[in-house]
Amino acid sequence: MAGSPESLSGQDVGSFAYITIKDRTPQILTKVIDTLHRHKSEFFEKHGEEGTEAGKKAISLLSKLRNELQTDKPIVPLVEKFADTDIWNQYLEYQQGLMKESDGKPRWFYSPWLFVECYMYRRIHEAIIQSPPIDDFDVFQELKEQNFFESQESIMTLCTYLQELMKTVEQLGEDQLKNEFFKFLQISLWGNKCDLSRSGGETSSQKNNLMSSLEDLKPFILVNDMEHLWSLLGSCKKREKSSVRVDIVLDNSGFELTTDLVLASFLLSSKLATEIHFYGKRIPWFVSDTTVHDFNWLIDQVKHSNHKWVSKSGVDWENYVKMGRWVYHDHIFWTLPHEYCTMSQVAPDLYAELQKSDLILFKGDLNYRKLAGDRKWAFTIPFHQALNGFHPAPLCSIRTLKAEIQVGLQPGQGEELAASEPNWLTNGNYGIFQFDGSL
Ligand SMILES: O=P(O)(O)OC[C@@]1(O)O[C@H](CO)[C@@H](O)[C@@H]1O
Ligand SMILES: [Mn+2]
Repeated sequence: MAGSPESLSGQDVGSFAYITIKDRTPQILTKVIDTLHRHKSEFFEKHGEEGTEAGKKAISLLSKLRNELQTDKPIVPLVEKFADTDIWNQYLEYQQGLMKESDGKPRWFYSPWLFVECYMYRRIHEAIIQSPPIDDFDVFQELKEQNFFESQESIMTLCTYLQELMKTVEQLGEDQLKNEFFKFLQISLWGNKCDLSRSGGETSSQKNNLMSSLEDLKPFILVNDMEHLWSLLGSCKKREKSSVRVDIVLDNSGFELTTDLVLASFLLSSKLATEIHFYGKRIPWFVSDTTVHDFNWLIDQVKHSNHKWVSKSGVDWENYVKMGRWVYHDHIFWTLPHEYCTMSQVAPDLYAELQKSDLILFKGDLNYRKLAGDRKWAFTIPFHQALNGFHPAPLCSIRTLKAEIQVGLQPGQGEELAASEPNWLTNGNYGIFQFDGSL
C-alpha cells in the first residue's frame, strides 16, 4: 500500500517473523504429519485401502511442503481447484510483482510474513483436499478439542458466574451493568492468551481461574477503550433502539471461543445487543481457529455437560442459534492473506455485511495483523491511520500481543515496555481494547 511502511518479514533475522518461519512453522508441520500417522488405522477403518493410501499421499505432500519451507524455495501456485484458488494465485502474482530481486520469485524468508504464514496453512489444506477420501479431515481438531477439555474448570466458573448474573441482570443499575460488561470483555480478551499456533501446537489451555485474576491483569492492558464500547452500546440501550447488532470476528476455538460465547450471551441477556453475528474460518487455520464444525461442536459439548450451569448455558446458546439471535457466517476472505483494507474490493459482499453492524469486535492477534496490514508501523501511529481506509462500522480489536506490531500507543510507552520486558510484543502477557469509529 502506498504510504504504508514495509511488511514484517522473515528477512529480518532474529525477528519474531523470522523465528516463526524458521522454527515454529516446521514444528507445526511435523505435528500435522504425526497426526496423520496416528490416524492411519482410523482412515483404514473408514475407507479401507483407499483411506490408507490417501493418508500416505497427504503425508508425502506435507513432507514436501516442509522441505520447501526449510530450504527457502520459491512459493509455488496452488494446484487443486477450490473456492479461493484463483484469488490465491492472483495474489501470488501480485507479490511477485512487488519483488525487487532479479529472480523475482516470492520466497518463505523473503516475502511478507503474513502472506507466507497464511500460505502455509492454505497448503496444508491443499494437501488434505488432494487426498480424498480423507479430504474433510481437520488435522487440528484433536488439539482444539483437547484445549476445550483441559479448560473445563474455568468453563464451569465462567458459566456459573454468567447464569447467576442472568437471574438479576434486569435489576442492575447502570454502573453495575457497566462493571459486568467490562468483566466479560476482559474475560474474552484474556481468553486470547492461549492460542495453539503460538505454542507450536502444544496445549495451552486455561487452567487458572480467570475471573479472580482480572484485577491483577488490568495493568497489562496497554490500550483500554472499553469506555468507548460502553458509550456506544449503553447509548443504544438508553435510546431503546429496536435492534442492536454486535459482530464478533472469532479467533480460537476451545477456551477462547467459550469466553466469546459467554460475552455474547451476556450482551443479549443484558439487552446491550439484540443480535450477534459470528464469523469463523472455512478451513482449518492457524491451528486453533474456529470453523463452523468447532462452533457447533463446542455448543453441543457445553449443552451436554454434567454441570448444571454449563449445560444451561449450552441450551441457551443453542436456542439463540435456532431463533436467529446468534448467526454464524463463514466467508473465504478470512482465510486469504489479504490485509483488511482490501476487503471492500476483494470481498464486497462481506464488507457490506459488516456495514450492517453497530459494533464489530475483532478477536485475536492475526486479526490485528490483518487490520493494521502486518507492517512496521511506529508505535504511536493512530490506529485509524493503520487501518488504511477499513471502516465498515465502529470496530474494536480485542487482542493479546503475539506479533511485533502495535499502534496507537502513547509517546514513550513502547520504549518503556521494551526496556523492562524485551518480549512484551510477543509473549502474550499484554492486551488491548483498541477502538476506531465515531461515538
Ligand atoms: O490470532 P491468534 O490466535 O491470537 O494468534 C495467532 C498467532 O499465534 O499466530 C502467529 C504466529 O504464528 C502470531 O501472529 C500469533 O501469535
Ligand atoms: Mn488464532
